[in-house]
Amino acid sequence: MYIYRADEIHQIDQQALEQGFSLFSLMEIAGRELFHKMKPLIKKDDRIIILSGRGNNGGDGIVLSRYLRMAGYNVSLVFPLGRPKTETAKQHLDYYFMQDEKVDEWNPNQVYDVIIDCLLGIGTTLPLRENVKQVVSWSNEQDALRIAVDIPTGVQADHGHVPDGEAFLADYSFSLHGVKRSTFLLPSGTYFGKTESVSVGLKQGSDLSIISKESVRATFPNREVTSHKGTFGTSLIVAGTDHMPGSAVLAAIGAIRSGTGKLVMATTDRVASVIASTVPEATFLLNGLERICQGHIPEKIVAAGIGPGIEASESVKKATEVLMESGIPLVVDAGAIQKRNNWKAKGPVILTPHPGEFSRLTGLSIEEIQANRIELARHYAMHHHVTVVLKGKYTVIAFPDGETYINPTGNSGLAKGGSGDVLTGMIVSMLATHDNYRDAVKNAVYVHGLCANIWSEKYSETSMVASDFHRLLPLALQRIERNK
Ligand SMILES: NC(=O)C1=CN([C@@H]2O[C@H](COP(=O)(O)OP(=O)(O)OC[C@H]3O[C@@H](n4cnc5c(N)ncnc54)[C@H](O)[C@@H]3O)[C@@H](O)[C@H]2O)[C@@H](O)CC1
Ligand SMILES: Nc1ncnc2c1ncn2[C@@H]1O[C@H](COP(=O)(O)OP(=O)(O)O)[C@@H](O)[C@H]1O
Ligand SMILES: [K+]
Repeated sequence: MYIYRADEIHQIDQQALEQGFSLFSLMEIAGRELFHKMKPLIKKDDRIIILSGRGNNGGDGIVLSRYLRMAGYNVSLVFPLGRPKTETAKQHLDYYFMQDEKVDEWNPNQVYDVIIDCLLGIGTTLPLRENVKQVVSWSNEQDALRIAVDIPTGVQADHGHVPDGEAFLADYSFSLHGVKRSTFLLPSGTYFGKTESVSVGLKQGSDLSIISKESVRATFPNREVTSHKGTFGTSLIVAGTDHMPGSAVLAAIGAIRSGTGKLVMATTDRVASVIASTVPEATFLLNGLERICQGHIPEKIVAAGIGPGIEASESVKKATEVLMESGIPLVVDAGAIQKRNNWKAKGPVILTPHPGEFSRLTGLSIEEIQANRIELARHYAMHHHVTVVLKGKYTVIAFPDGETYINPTGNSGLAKGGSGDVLTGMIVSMLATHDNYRDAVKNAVYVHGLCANIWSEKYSETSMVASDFHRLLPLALQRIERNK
């Protein structure tokens, strides 16, 4: 599924227009498709209000109102900001009247069961004007089902900023042609409710898309019957200090359960003995960090990771450089994510910052990052020729050429210390088993979130812990591999 910017939608509309598809027809399709999407959510005797603005978002509301009224729904169409001013919306209002349909006066004292927001769409510039703010806050105070058309009024299409928190708080949003970036940014994303896209019959395509289960299935490596441990490569993870052994254990769990043939943990004596009790399959490079700094990389390593459970230091920086020089695909996490001018490496480098770490890398505030995480991750990836996995709800994966993905899986069960360590292990392991490093990164992030989704089918998200991945990974991977 593709994700769009406002300018892409305008271009698509313009192209359709040039090819003979009038905006009147597009709006007609939008209104009719919205009607079909909304039918399961509303009842004939619900008191429904459609709040229509003066632009084309308001025009969608006019068409929607006609379809609902023709089907016998109890709908009031109102224009609290004044009558439409765009040509297409005006044409649709004329047509609406020709069908003997009526509009109502805006009366905030009336009570409704369903409020449909067609006030502003992708033409929004913020902040909202006072008259719009009043209608939005009226809507949010009502005890009614709230449905937004295209985007909730008060958010923009491309940025996550919501000044003073004044935006229509939707239970459902129906986005025309495709979802917009702000659905996945913060705080805007918290105003959309359940979001679906509504086709208006135009061709899809964009440089940003959501990872799909089908794409993960299609790119997941086959396990041939003749395979042996060498087939699936040896992974190396530099992790853990005596006071943070758990992170190394969790990274080892993530790696060993995700397919790698063999796992070498570069760590301290003490951490090695802790790992050995939970992941007896691991082998060890003792005094790991120091040994790697001295250039000692074990043989046959096909993928590496560094960072879980170690703090930023000169030796971590040095070890990271040694690994970058080796040409082995490298995941850089936690303590190894340090600001540097140059991430030049011989093989792919994958940085996995959470917003706090990305803030340290870029000098931007966490708020700024969350409101614009897609573009910022993409910019960093392109500028530094690295892959950025910017973690959190809707993890962003940006590749050095600008190709960018949003991960749809995961939930608050992952908001626990240690789940990022598991992810690092998983990415390294999948780098070892996949031919294409991009597929490895996308698939690991998707499956990591899928584990949390599977957990929440039976248990509370509150109760999930990172060590649960030990038994969740087998279930998640079965769902991916089942149809192979
Ligand atoms: N391909 C598509 O996706 C289609 C989209 N359509 C609809 O067209 C919409 C875009 O239409 P428009 O470009 O007319 O944009 P809007 O309907 O968002 O209206 C923008 C107008 O609202 C006013 N406005 C903007 N910010 C404001 C603020 N902060 N306070 C008060 N008023 C403000 C301005 O006068 C601006 O011209 C989409 O969101 C969608 O609903 C459909 O009609 C047709 C097909
Ligand atoms: N609310 C959430 N929804 C989806 N994924 C989440 C959520 N909170 C955290 N995650 C995921 O959990 C992991 C946490 O990683 P990180 O912050 O590095 O934790 P740690 O360093 O403690 O292991 C990331 O993969 C992140 O995307
Ligand atoms: K809207």
